[in-house]
Amino acid sequence: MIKSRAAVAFEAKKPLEIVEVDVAMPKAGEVLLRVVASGVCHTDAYTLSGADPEGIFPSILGHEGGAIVEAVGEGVTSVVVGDHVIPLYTPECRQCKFCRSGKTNLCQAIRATQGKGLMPDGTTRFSYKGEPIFHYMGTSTFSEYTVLPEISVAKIDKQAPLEKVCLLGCGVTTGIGAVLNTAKVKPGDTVAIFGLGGIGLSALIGAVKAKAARIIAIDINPAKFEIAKQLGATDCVNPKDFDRPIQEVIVDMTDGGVDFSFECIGNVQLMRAALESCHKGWGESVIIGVAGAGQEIATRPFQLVTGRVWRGSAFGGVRGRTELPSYVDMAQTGEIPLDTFITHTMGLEDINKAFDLMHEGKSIRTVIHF
Ligand SMILES: NC(=O)C1=CN([C@@H]2O[C@H](COP(=O)(O)OP(=O)(O)OC[C@H]3O[C@@H](n4cnc5c(N)ncnc54)[C@H](O)[C@@H]3O)[C@@H](O)[C@H]2O)C=CC1
Ligand SMILES: N[C@@H](CCC(=O)N[C@@H](CSC=O)C(=O)NCC(=O)O)C(=O)O
Ligand SMILES: [Zn+2]
Ligand SMILES: [Zn+2]
Repeated sequence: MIKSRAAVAFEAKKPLEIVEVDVAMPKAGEVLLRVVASGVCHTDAYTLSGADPEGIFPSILGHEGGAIVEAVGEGVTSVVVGDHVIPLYTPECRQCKFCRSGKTNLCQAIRATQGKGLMPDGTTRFSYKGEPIFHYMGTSTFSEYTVLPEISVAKIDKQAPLEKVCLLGCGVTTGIGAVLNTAKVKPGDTVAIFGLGGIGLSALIGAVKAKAARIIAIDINPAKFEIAKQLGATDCVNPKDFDRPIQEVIVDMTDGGVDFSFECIGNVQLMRAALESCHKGWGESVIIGVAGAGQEIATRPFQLVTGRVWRGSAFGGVRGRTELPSYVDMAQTGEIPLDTFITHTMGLEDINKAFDLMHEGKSIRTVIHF
């Protein structure tokens, strides 16, 4: 057992509390990580809000980390002490039906226990005053020390700065991957991106990489437009500037609709708007945003009958252990400009401010330094 400073979510809708928790040593097939830095993603706020049907409390949130292997459990072969890794909320066992299918990144080897806040053996490695604390998304990166299954870490180049490449643990990879892997945007395509947070701006980078001809960036916070233009948006649209549905505006702007749209907010009305912004006959809309418990999407089936496609993307369709090292390389060469995303850095003691900044629309990503 070791002591670890952690931000604990004791209850939904309450600020995180910084306390010293106990962390048990890794069991067989597990690794103990020292988290160097962690981004704060909207999904952490979503779970803390109580809207996540899988939200369990008390738990240690955080899933966008950069870490160093401190100890390995029995039988661990793919990493050694001292390796630099990115924790994966989407593991890659390379053995389950999903991994072997070659059709998805959604490894299911440990999904059931992960969704219950537990390690694969059904127990937790965290406790506080003798009471169990649950894991979150299998990563719990808001703790200086955390324990993960070996299949849930991507080994990366030791030269890469962990306080930057941590963003590849979720937001940046999700946005880029959704465009390149899920949608497979091609040169000359038109793209509309709904929501310009960490995910939407990363989708924008993906669209630029794919050589999209027109990239329409949509947000109700015009403060996001400057960075969107800097990253390559050709048009910035604020739905509040129009007195008609945003999908009508986008369809008119693009001679019938875009080839691809991406919903990066988690709002079911905008998921509909994103689909209905697509071109008849071939337009495809990708849902990335996570909607709260009980929320459902709707559209006229005629939208699909007439050729539009609705799909979703988790972690950008990226197989973490295999593909994340190449994302790290792209960040190292500057092809993925991580600095642009890091609007704030702070210590763990200030983590609640990171949530405030996100809710106020003042940050793209805050990175917590341990
Ligand atoms: N599918 C996946 O694998 C992942 C999904 N997510 C989800 O993606 C979504 C976005 O995450 P972040 O970028 O971190 O959030 P964020 O809070 O940084 O950005 C959201 C953006 O949406 C904008 N927005 C809010 N309401 C709007 C409206 N009505 N019209 C237009 N724009 C609006 C905000 O101004 C903000 O710029 C969240 O739902 C998150 O849970 C995040 C990571 C991975
Ligand atoms: N727990 C939620 C679902 C949350 C969700 O959709 N998570 C995304 C990643 S969001 C990262 O910031 C994801 O990858 N989902 C795949 C999965 O297997 O969870 C709920 O129950 O609604
Ligand atoms: Zn995330
Ligand atoms: Zn698997």
